[in-house]
Amino acid sequence: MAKQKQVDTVGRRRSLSDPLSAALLPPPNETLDQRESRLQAATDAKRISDGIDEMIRNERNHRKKSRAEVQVLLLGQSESGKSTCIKQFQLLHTPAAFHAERIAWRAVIYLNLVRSVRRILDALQPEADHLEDAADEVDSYSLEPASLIISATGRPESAILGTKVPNYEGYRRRLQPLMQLEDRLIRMLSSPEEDEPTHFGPWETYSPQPYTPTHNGRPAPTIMIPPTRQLSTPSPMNGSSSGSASSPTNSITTGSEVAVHTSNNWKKAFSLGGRAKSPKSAHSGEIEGWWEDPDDPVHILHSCAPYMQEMWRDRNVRERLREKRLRLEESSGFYLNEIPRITAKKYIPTDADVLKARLKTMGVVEHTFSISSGSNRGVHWKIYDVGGSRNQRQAWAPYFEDINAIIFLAPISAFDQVLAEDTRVNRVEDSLQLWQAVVGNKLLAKVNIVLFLNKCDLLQAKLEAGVRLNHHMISYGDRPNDYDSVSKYFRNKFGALHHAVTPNKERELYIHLTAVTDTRRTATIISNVRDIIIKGNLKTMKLV
Ligand SMILES: Nc1nc2c(ncn2[C@@H]2O[C@H](COP(=O)(O)OP(=O)(O)OP(=O)(O)O)[C@@H](O)[C@H]2O)c(=O)[nH]1
Ligand SMILES: [Mg+2]
Repeated sequence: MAKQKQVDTVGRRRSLSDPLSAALLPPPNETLDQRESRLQAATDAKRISDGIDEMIRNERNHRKKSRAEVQVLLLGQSESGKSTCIKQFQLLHTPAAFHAERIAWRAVIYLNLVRSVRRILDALQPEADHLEDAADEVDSYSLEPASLIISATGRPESAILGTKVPNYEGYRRRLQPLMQLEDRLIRMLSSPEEDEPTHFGPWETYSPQPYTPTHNGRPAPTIMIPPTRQLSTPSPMNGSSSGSASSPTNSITTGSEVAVHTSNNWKKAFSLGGRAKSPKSAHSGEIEGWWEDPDDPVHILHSCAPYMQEMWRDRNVRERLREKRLRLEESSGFYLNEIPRITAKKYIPTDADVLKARLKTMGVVEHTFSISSGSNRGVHWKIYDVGGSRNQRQAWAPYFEDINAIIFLAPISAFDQVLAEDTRVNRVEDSLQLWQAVVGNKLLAKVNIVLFLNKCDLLQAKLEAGVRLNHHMISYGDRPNDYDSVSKYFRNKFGALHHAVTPNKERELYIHLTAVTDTRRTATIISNVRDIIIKGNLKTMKLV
């Protein structure tokens, strides 16, 4: 006790030398009441001070978080290049992971190749002509958009008579194993976990079980492989920002489309045939040979390769395709010019092969990247890749609230093509309508927008091949049909539409002419876009 007293006295003596401490000391003759109210006041003051500290801390964290995380939504119609754009982000920011996954794309690339073969065989089929006669201007045997070309001048006479392909029956017979392989590839991508897939029957009739997965309260993503004949019902986007996200799986069970859920991890399908040995690491070259597995699809492809090659080189076949205006070279997932390489037993997809591979997205797939160097170091990017076909667009709205930027892709080479989901609608018209709905949306008024006028490589090739824009867009008039004039026209058209309908007149619009399959060009554009988005994001938050 005496000791305690002594300590107090020492403490008091020391405090008296400090004027602030002295002022804070209780008065020497403090009563019990006074002491109680003094302590109460001190507690209240501390509570208020702690509250302020907490607020400051939260604000700082919030700022830090907003600075460090950027959410981007990729929008655009089906086949506009959104998923390809994501692959370029991966190639740029997570190259090791991208390379490690290249092998998984083997199944998709095989499927794309086999599908091209099927499209040729369907086009050569003599009875296809009867079907076509009923379908006015549009080729009915194939409803995939990239092959649908509407001509203002109508179908040439020879297309109705049809060039005979004497070897048709021979091709059909010798390539029959590929048609069975197509079924198998689809099944393996749909259920990669199955070692020995059970037989589902013809793929046209295969319809997965209804399944409504969710991810963070939003519909879970699905990957779709479009069938040769896609018969979906159009459901026009009304531009409204409201509306709930319906399950992307609704459309899986309708029509004849085949779907693969990403939760199934379709990338496992590289080990096709069940017992196939997987590559330990495609990147390091340490590969166990799947080609030693007699069940691997490569063997069927390899043995059919000479016939595929012969058919693709057959002048009569080319003439028949030309008559039917089936320009496979421009279509998605085109590998017919590289049959020997793709069907080689030890084939490993290159980066370019993966970028060309076509796998339709359904629902919304989230990708995250952290930038580890440069001025945007430490920024965490969340990029959402959505399904672009009409029956997928209602799943976009739930993502509008939290995002900082939109990259909108419009494939301007598609001016002579129609939508797969509604063959009455020109694809560029659809892109313009969609663009108007997005840039005019009030919920997105503060969101930064970057427009990619995509597939410029195809646009250039098409114009050089003599396809005229004014045959498909009358408003183009008699302006020159060259790449510079046409791309400028589209740039102005999309720009003017944004200007007319945007709810935010101060929003700057950035437009790029792109070919997102071109890695070098796209890498530069992506880094520009990253800077624009970060700058715009900070501006929106009034931090700069
Ligand atoms: N030549 C060329 N092909 C492209 C370009 N962009 C995309 N493609 C190809 O077009 C096809 C469709 O691209 P995706 O990225 O799958 O299209 P998407 O917008 O994701 O389509 P959905 O998933 O159906 O919404 C793929 O085979 C791509 O390789 C381009 O600029 N030029
Ligand atoms: Mg996609």
